[in-house]
Amino acid sequence: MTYTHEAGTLHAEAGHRRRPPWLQVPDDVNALVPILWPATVNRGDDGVVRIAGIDVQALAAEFGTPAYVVDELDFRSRARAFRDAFTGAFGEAEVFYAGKAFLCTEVARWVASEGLGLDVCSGGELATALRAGFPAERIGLHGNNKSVAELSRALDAGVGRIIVDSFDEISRLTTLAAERDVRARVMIRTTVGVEAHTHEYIATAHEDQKFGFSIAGGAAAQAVRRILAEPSLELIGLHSHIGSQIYDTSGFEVAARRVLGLQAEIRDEHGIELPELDLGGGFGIAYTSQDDPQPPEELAAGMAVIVEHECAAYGLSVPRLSIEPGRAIVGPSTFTLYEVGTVKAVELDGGAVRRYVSVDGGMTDNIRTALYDADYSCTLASRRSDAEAVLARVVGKHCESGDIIVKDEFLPADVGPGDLIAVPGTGAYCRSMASTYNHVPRPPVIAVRDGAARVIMRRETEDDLLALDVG
Ligand SMILES: Cc1ncc(COP(=O)(O)O)c(C=O)c1O
Ligand SMILES: N[C@@H](CCCC[NH3+])C(=O)O
Repeated sequence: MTYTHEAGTLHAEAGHRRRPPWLQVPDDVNALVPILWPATVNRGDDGVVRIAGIDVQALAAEFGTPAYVVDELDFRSRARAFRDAFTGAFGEAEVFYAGKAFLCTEVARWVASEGLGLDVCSGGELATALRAGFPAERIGLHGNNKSVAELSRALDAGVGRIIVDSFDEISRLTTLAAERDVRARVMIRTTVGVEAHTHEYIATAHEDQKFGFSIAGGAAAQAVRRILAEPSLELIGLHSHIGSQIYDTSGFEVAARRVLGLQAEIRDEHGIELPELDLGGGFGIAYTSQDDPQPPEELAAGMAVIVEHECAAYGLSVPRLSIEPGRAIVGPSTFTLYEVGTVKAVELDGGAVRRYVSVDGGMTDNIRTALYDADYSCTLASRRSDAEAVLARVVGKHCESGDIIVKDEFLPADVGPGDLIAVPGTGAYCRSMASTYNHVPRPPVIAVRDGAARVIMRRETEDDLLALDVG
């Protein structure tokens, strides 16, 4: 590499000016920003990052890299915090962990033992929950295109609620429930027409998208009529999910107002008040030092005020509330550990230099940067460094120039092959959205707790990949 220290300093200064406005030059490039990491993460006296008392060198030596490392007690305490905050604020409330964020049988058991329900949205997630022995009556099934097989399995297992999303599904479910001589407990997924302040691909309550029945267009009221007329369906409530990675409670306020407006119309037309109300998930987490998410107690207190106020305005009693957080429970509990393979100093216009730090994973284990332009942070985890902080981009090993994990971060200038990099906040929608592009096997999930580490989802192997190839 032709990057001299002297030139590096000059270039680094130019690089500082090329950083995105939110990215601060760190006073100490070794410091860990607490909001981004599980509480048990710290840098030991030897400079190595530890989680639950285990250093990342030991984790890499035993389990290899890349690997997702999840702090079990952190996950459990976030799950409990949501449960306690919402039962505290509403008296009675239910928290369904959204398994799409990350699910395996062990995590399903953590969720069950913390007293939460589970939101699944496919046959595969349902199968995982059932294999874990998750109580079926505490499972909710979502999906805009549930198959006959998925609905049948849900009915046979006795899931507690099916959130219906289309008129076709209502017909399908009516037939399947009648054939089994059961009464399916259903909620209606409504579209409330809210433009949530998040990336357009993860907003789900504006009118022009695939989910739900529109309240404004009258489809939701029509779905209520259809379901109430079917003896094999029991309508237990209305559901709204406005999107994901949302910090601003104003979207929930509008959603609650519109859904409860429908609840009032139902009372006026049919003489009933539906007993349950689900306001979905979507609570944002910190991915960088600039993010400042609300803690569950504040969210719960804010939502209680909103729901009580709207119910009072419509003269309704407060329904039993449920929510479906996924990201906010599992996201911050996990980091991904990578090993650096190559480093390039790339000269940009104006003489600035950006360090391209290539690691042994990439867009197959974290597609969020490429898909949503998401921001992440990272740290040199295997040692402390006294080198200056330089602007770096952490990239993967795949055949795409968009294969970026961390777009912009300050890393020590001496980061090089063999170093370990940890990227926090990767518990949600990373392993669950992982792919095998370029035939790169998917990383394992390692759970740590009280100084012990174990595999809860093993690393995929080349044999796993080739097992599907029957040619
Ligand atoms: C219906 C539903 N509920 C819950 C969630 C969980 O969202 P999050 O992980 O952002 O809390 C999602 C995903 O956006 C969803 O579609
Ligand atoms: N997968 C998305 C969120 C969508 C969640 C499901 N509706 C993310 O990574 O942020």
